[in-house]
Amino acid sequence: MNTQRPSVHVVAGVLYQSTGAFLLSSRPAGKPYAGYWEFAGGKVEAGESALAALQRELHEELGIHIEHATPWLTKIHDYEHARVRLCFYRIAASDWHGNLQAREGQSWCWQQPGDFSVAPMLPANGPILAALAIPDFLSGSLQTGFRGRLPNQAEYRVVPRDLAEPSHTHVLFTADQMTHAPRFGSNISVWVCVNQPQQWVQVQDAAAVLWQVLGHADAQALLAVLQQGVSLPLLPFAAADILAAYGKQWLAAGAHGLVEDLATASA
Ligand SMILES: Nc1nc2c([nH]c(=O)n2[C@@H]2O[C@H](COP(=O)(O)OP(=O)(O)OP(=O)(O)O)[C@@H](O)[C@H]2O)c(=O)[nH]1
Repeated sequence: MNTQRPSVHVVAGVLYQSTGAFLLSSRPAGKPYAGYWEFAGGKVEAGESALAALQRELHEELGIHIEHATPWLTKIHDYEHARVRLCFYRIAASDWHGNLQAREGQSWCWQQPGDFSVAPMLPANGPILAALAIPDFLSGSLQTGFRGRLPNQAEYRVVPRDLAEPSHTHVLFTADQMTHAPRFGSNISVWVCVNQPQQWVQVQDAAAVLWQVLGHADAQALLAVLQQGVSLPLLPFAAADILAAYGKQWLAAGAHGLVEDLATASA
């Protein structure tokens, strides 16, 4: 497939309800992949900002008004019909209003993260749906692992590789283990802990990445990476005082969530 084609800029919104459920809609008849499930959105028009495009598309498709949307993941995908640069935004329940209407003859439904009842999904969206099942706050340590929970979901646990047993689904590797260790089985979701941009570029096939922040220089370096757009869930990992100082900026720039380090007291 020709990967040199120019990409079409697309915005898609993960619209949340206060229960933690999010909206999927089916692609209307007449479009490529008609009947497949997707997040509401569409192509950005010339001269239009991403937020304006999202506001326009969600109003045209669903009749709702978006006040704010937070950048999240960016993916490039090559379809037969086009190469798309998909920019996914999360829209909190408090950041939209209006009564949902299927204005383009599509179906829509609310889904719980990690528990989908509709199919098929657009091919580019598999990793996006998997990422939605990751809580936006976890805590723990590199030695014992991390725990978190989404509303109405079972506990989500990430276990360090040295403690992992066959029953554990989410296993945490250090960047060094990723470089030197033998490859792992395909039945686990691989989390990696990094602390610098050079490591980040080497772990782009992970399910999620923890970025350890020990001081203010690290915090700024991470912010710069987030501002370029990230294609997989990136979670800053730091002591409580650093999270308090930088957490909002990281989340606004596209961090998936925050991870509190319960073992390291910051300087
Ligand atoms: N809206 C949306 N598009 C997605 C998602 N995932 C994904 O791969 N895409 C791709 O992004 C492109 C969006 O184009 P579109 O046809 O929906 O855009 P549009 O509403 O502006 O269509 P139009 O050209 O008929 O006006 C399609 O190639 C679609 O396959 C998703 O979750 N939502």
